[in-house]
Amino acid sequence: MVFQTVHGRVTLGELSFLAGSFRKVRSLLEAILGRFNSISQGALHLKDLFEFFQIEPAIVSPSQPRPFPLYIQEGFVFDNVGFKYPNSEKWAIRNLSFTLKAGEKLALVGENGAGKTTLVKLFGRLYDPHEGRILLDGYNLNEYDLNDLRTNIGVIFQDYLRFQLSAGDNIAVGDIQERENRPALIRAAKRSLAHDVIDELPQQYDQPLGLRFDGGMELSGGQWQKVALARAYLREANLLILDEPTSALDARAEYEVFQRFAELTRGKTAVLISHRFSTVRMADRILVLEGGKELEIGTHEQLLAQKGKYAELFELQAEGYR
Ligand SMILES: Nc1ncnc2c1ncn2[C@@H]1O[C@H](COP(=O)(O)OP(=O)(O)OP(=O)(O)O)[C@@H](O)[C@H]1O
Repeated sequence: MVFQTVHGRVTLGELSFLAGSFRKVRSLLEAILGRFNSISQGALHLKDLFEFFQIEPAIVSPSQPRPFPLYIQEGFVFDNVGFKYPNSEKWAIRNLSFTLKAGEKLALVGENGAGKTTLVKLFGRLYDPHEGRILLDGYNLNEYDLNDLRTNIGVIFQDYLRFQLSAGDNIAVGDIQERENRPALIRAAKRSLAHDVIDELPQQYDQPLGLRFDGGMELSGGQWQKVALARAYLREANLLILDEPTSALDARAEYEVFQRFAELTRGKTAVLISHRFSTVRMADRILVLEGGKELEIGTHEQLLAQKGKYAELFELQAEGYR
């Protein structure tokens, strides 16, 4: 579905991608989604939306975009990337250079404010870097069509959205073209372990979720999270990003979700952000950030042997479990 707007076109997938990172627009999005049909015929002010999202309207597609790779061949390269938020003097990311190879799973680790979520936003061009370049298969991200880029990235943010819609539509916002494709919704829900939750609901995939509407059913935090995770799976994305996706899950549920994640991302390129080392150590490599800069990068074993920040944080957490 494409919304015809006063300033251009925006897809619902794009909208949900943009909104995923900003908790405060949840109600706005619900309002938009609630008026789904009328908005698709009417007009939505993209400029207002950008203001809401604090997105720089300068981020646009090139007039002659490069075809987006069907499969990522080489991977992503961050080449001396620096970025400041528009309303801030402080560098959120600085002098950052690393590669994410095709098929690799990279975990981002760092204390609060280290720049992990900002990095994820740069992958999806919610912002462009002020210094350096980000390349995908050898070409700058800004040479690709913005919509192609974003639809090829499946992101689950930690402040995932709880739409007051049916269970099926809650998944379908991941890729609205699949809204009527029940088998695809079920497949995605099975991957994220949401299917068992939905199957227990009186109206299953047609069940309104949340308490705003009559007959709506509230889910637990962990159940909502499984539904949100199904959105990313629905998109069949080339790059999967999980930003602290298991924070509301208990240890057993987290283990199950990540076992699934490991299976389903086999051969796929993925980035995961977690404060839990039981999760982080499943990645092929780990990038440790501090103050927006790379502190360490390597495998779990390499970083432990290095006895640096990662080893220190790992020991601290292990201590907590003992
Ligand atoms: N919208 C914003 N406007 C201005 N500054 C921001 C914005 N979002 C994040 N920052 C700042 O950018 C820096 C990096 O933040 P970021 O959210 O990327 O950290 P993080 O590593 O994901 O932290 P956490 O573990 O708490 O999620 C921080 O100094 C933060 O205050």
